[in-house]
Amino acid sequence: MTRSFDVATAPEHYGNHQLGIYAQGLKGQLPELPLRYEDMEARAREVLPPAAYWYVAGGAGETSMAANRSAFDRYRLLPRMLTDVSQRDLGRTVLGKRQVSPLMIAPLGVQEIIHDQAELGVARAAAAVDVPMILSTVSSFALEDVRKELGTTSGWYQLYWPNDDALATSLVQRAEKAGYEAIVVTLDTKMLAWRERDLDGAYLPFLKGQGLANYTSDPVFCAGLEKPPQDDMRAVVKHWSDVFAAPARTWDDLARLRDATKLPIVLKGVLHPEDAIKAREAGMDGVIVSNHGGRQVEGSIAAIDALAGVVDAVGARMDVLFDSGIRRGADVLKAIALGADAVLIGRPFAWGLACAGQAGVEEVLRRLLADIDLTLALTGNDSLDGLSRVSLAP
Ligand SMILES: Cc1cc2nc3c(=O)[nH]c(=O)nc-3n(C[C@H](O)[C@H](O)[C@H](O)COP(=O)(O)O)c2cc1C
Ligand SMILES: CCCCC(=O)C(=O)O
Repeated sequence: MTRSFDVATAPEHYGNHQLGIYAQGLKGQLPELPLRYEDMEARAREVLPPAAYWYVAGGAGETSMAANRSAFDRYRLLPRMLTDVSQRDLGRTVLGKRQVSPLMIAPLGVQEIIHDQAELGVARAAAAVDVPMILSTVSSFALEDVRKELGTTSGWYQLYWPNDDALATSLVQRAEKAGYEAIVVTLDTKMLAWRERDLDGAYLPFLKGQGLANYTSDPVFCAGLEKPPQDDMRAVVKHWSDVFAAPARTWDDLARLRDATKLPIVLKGVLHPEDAIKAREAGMDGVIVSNHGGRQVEGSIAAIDALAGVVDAVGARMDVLFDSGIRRGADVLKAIALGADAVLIGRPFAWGLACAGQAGVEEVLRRLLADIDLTLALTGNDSLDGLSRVSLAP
């Protein structure tokens, strides 16, 4: 007797996406997008202008970016057999709210260089799969417009903390009013790193006025201009580069930001356990262990190698999230086993966006969820909450 996969009657699990792909194969249809991360990146490289491709793919030098990946290989999962994995739950509780999975969309600036749909397409994909999205300050669409596309799916707003407190307060309060549920303050970008790939092409999209929608839609920012933003883009770029960052800021400044919003605040770019403790002492609600995808400090520790130290320092008292180098389901399981509450993905969804807009991002998310689900089951676990360092080889 021959049997074909009947996806409709299979139990509801993210892993069923795999059956869907095989079922299409029986009808002679192959996946439109390459399956492997590396092949998807290669496809994106074919469709993007070289400067845009390198803006996304590049790092600050490239050893930390490579280390983000190779360090994952040193952590190995230790599967257990003959446990009941017929019902599985990928849910995680982050900032007190249950999410359907540990995945979140990392803040990636200036997505118009990747696809015309940019953050609007990403938000629609996030909503379709119910994966929370973190929107960058340097986005190509204004934060209010992106929030609408998310519908009931959670959105967080990432703040590049400007040197003008009134502008910082305005951005944060706009985010709060628009329905974002948390503020992510990125600490590791007080200035842009020495990025060889971008310097090679003398390419920085912000200087052409790209990625500045949150500024040109902001009353405090616009009050610093002589003319309306659309009438003098050079003045917009000049004002933006004057206010974008504040190299003088220290931990003491967080108190003012804390007072500016009722939303939880999460600090992104923490690698040292003592910085995580300082975050906690400053009344922050969480940290994201990240080296910015290897784009800021060339030679820095691989992000996954920094995770356990931060979890041990503050994990019992605040949420610890992780990004930099997540490519496959196993990477997600390893980060969770080391103590992460949730994980962010950056470049993987960017390549999906480059190849096929919203549909590409959606497909990347569904595939990653399937991979997480299947890997979880095959390691003998029915819930991500059951993972711990015991799930890793000693
Ligand atoms: C093209 C690009 C733009 C980025 N823009 C931002 C940004 O605006 N704000 C921010 O906090 N992080 C930004 N990041 C860093 C990501 O949020 C995230 O930390 C990183 O991409 C994770 O590593 P991964 O790409 O290996 O998944 C950017 C990363 C890339 C690749
Ligand atoms: C000036 C903001 C840079 C955006 C960013 O964070 C990145 O390209 O990594």
